[in-house]
Amino acid sequence: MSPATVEAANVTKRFGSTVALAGAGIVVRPGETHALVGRNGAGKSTLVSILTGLQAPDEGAVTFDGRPAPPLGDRDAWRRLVACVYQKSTIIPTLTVAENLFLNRQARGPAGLIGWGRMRRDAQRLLAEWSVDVDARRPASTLTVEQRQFVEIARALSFGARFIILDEPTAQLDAAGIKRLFARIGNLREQGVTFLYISHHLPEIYEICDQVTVFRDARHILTAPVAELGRPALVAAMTGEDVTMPEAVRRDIPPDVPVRLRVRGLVTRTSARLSLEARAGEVVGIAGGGGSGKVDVAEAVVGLTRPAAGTVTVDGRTLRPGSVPDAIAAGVGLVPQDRHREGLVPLLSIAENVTMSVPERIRRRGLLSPKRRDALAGRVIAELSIKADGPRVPVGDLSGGNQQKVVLGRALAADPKLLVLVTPTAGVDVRSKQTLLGAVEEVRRSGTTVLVVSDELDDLRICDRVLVLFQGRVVAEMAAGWSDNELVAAMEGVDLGHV
Ligand SMILES: Nc1ncnc2c1ncn2[C@@H]1O[C@H](COP(=O)(O)OP(=O)(O)OP(=O)(O)O)[C@@H](O)[C@H]1O
Repeated sequence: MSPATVEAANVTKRFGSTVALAGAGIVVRPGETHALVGRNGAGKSTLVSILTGLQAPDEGAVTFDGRPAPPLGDRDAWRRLVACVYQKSTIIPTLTVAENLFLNRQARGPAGLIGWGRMRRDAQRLLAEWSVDVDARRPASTLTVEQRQFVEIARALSFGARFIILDEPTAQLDAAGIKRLFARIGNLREQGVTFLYISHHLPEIYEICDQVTVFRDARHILTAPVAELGRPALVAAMTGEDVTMPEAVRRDIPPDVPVRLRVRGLVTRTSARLSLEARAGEVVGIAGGGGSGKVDVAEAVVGLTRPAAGTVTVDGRTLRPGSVPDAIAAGVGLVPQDRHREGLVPLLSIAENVTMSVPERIRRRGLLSPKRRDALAGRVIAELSIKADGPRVPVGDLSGGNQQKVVLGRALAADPKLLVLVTPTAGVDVRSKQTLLGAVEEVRRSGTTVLVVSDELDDLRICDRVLVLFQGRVVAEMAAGWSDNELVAAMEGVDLGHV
């Protein structure tokens, strides 16, 4: 058998008292598309940082094609072997695509000057070679997520790497974008590229991967051909238990329950006029794919953007358009789409992040009480099963999915009257999804109105009804009990009634 494209054996990695990897390993063979799955905090990202030479293991070894990995400092050697396309872009937005592709390896003319024209032509040729249809002169900031990923893949290939790690690549893509990404992965596989594919979306793994490795609690649990491992067995390997997702709800909100949220004639950058009312304890979904305008609606409701027209009223109080402080004062909580930008302060502790918006709750005789703060955060950690050594751990040290739980914990700490959740379970594992959605059910019971803005069916299943947006317009309103096909078709702009 030819040597493995990459092999990590008996790898241990500790961060202080946290053991992120405990004698774990993986073998990826040439030409495979190999899935790596596990719960939040299982050690996947830590393994990626070791496989890409960003960190050294405390114990264990990595080999590529049977040869020892290069020293950490030799970045060029690593680039020739492996690249990871992360959810967060590694492209520099202020530079052009060409500059991003040839950064630090520009062709220089006789006087040592950078040959801009040649660089652009080389970049265009490289993009064409890998069928990436992007103008190399474009500023990178104008790329869509999909184009950015393709440019990053092309860059990796141009360094010679034939092993590419994709970290939750579909998280920010709509259905059509996912289809194109999968087609591209298929093409590249035929050209001999090997992939390690990290995702919490298990159906994707069944669609495009041939092997799967499961990590749990820092350890390797199993590696098997995808075709031989059914979904229940896969979930059981990830969680150590059986997990079933919540069934679609069906409940009647009594007519005497007061209306808590009124949105009247809202017009955002992308949406046509939208009005809705939701009662206390009601969970309303706003569904739609990329470009549907659903996130714009959420942002306008919580004051992150100023709508072109319309009003938002919470418990009879009309919110000042475009004012987050006013929305917070009115009792609006938000789990934003981009937790890196609008969510968390990574250097501060879990406790500081969770209590940021409720300073009055952690004061004693006018002074901040660390004890109260830690107690409040401790409750959030327990309720949302956040995997951490305690409330004082910096949020930046948590795994991605656990950071997402902190964002929800912070929104809940303020006992909101209206909770707006934007793709709340992105990057969250199956079991944690259940915990998060269960926490939403709890606040709903206490009378909070919830808006779930998402294209994830599991998120939308907890809603009493779902408004579906397509290209800025509400194209359907579905009562609980919808079928997956109906909802997906509506999000894609297909009217099943006329097919
Ligand atoms: N720089 C760090 N400092 C301290 N602890 C860390 C650091 N990086 C990771 N950890 C810890 O190591 C463990 C494994 O984290 P890792 O990010 O590898 O998980 P993951 O499987 O990628 O999770 P997710 O699915 O949530 O992204 C977690 O307990 C995490 O808190």
